[in-house]
Amino acid sequence: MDLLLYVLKHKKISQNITISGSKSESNRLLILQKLFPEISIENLSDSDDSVHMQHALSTEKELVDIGHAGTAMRFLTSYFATTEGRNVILTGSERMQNRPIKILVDALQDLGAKIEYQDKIGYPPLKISSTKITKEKVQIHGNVSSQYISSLLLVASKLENGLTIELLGEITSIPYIEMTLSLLHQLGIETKFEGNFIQVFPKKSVQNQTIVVESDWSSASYFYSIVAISEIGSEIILSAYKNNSLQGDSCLATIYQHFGVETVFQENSITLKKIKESSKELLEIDLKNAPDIAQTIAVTCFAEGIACNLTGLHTLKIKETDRLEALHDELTKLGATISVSDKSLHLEKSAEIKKNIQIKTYNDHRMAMAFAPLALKVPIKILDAEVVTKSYQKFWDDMQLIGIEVDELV
Ligand SMILES: O=C(O)C1=C[C@@H](OP(=O)(O)O)[C@@H](O)[C@H](O)C1
Ligand SMILES: C=C(OP(=O)(O)O)C(=O)O
Repeated sequence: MDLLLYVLKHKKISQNITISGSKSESNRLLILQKLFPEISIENLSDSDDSVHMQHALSTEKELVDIGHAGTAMRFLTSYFATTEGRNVILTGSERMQNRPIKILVDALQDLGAKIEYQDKIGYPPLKISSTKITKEKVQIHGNVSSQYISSLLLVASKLENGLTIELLGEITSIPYIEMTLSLLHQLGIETKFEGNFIQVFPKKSVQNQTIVVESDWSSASYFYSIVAISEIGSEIILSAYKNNSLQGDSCLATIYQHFGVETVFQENSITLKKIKESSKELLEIDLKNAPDIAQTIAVTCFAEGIACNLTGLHTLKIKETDRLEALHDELTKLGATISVSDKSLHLEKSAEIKKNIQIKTYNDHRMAMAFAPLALKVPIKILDAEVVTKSYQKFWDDMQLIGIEVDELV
């Protein structure tokens, strides 16, 4: 499905939007709920990634296919490897079969897990034979993906002796590790994070409890971008959000001050308000703690004619697509002057945005969603726009609520 996006009349935006639960929190809680059935979950994410996770945890079939869902692939590897009673072949989309998993598989094998590569060494599909793990210490490198570490942490308390993880080298996406530890803590599972060591103590059961998932902050980023690009006075109310989020992407509230966007926290929602023009100063940010909002920020800068230096982007090359190359190619088509390395992006100030450009999305939901706000400036075409459902089912409906016309191209 290819879409043409445009606006009929420029006007101030004033809209309420409800966003589904965080896919990161949801996919952690789904694993934890399987291990501890005492848990109930509210405001679960309706994303494809969470649907894949639910299917994988409920199917009896040997072949488990999790599509494009990175968290499902990584979290289920530890789950199936350490849970007695089930052997599976865990696989995913073609892209997933090219997203590395060796660091996690090595760590699990060191613990005694039985995992074999079915095709390329270091990549899915994996043949996992469940086994009882009795070792209690493991080392793992932290610079490629924090999901490997979260994966071990999620199953750790169900291992006979718990688990001590020694983190090697630099650690990337740390807020996601902290999110995992906070959820364990909420359940009453004891953990200790000191220096490079994380210890999780064994736990057989937890108290009956309901956990309410906060809505997804990465999804909120597209509304930050829309408000940033809109007329002064525009505002969008997003629910259900709170101060003290577990999600690292809540740093958006600070970052978007650069674009004149103020965030007001209410009881169960946030109001994003365009209160002044964007600063024209160079925006320099290290995004190693919040990689998923890099595309949104790059596009907002381009739309506002602001130069930016984004660093800490070394994980972007192994996400749904090589996001650095994809940003480079698509922003260049729109008229941007942009250069990328394997861990950073530099965008020059731009004066003009080309109209009616076709944006390729490379099977990456965030390419479609990050570029959509540009429709407030010029008509733009988004190819294979259905990719958004990986994290955001009703994204295009919500764009229409904001006042963006969404026409299907035939
Ligand atoms: O643990 C998680 O829920 C996630 C961790 C991050 O991945 P990396 O740790 O691979 O950067 C992030 O990009 C991804 O969307 C979700
Ligand atoms: C990178 C992402 O997801 P995952 O790694 O879980 O596929 C994302 O949603 O931007």
